[in-house]
Amino acid sequence: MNSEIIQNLRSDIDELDKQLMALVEKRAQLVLRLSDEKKQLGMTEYDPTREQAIIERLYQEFKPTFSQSEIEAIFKPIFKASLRIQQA
Ligand SMILES: C=C(O[C@@H]1C=C(C(=O)O)C=C[C@H]1O)C(=O)O
Repeated sequence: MNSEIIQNLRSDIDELDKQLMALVEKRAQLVLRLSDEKKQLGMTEYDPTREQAIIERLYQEFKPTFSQSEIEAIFKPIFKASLRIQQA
């Protein structure tokens, strides 16, 4: 039945969303560890060159599916949240 398919697909999407957030959280923990190392070396937390390189690399890998501006729209808030956590 169609509504059952919709329910199952939504359930799969909900599970993937949860996994995505768990990965974003795991990423933030790595950024936090990196931030500690950077502080010890006297490096600044914000590194726009590195952020741009990440977006460019992901764009090269996923460009059949996502535009560069879509990848930016996904990742810039992740970078911003990472910096907030670093500065907390
Ligand atoms: C993690 C770093 O620090 C900051 C956070 C980044 C991120 O979330 O990927 C990237 C660059 C920096 O603004 C880094 O320098 O690699």
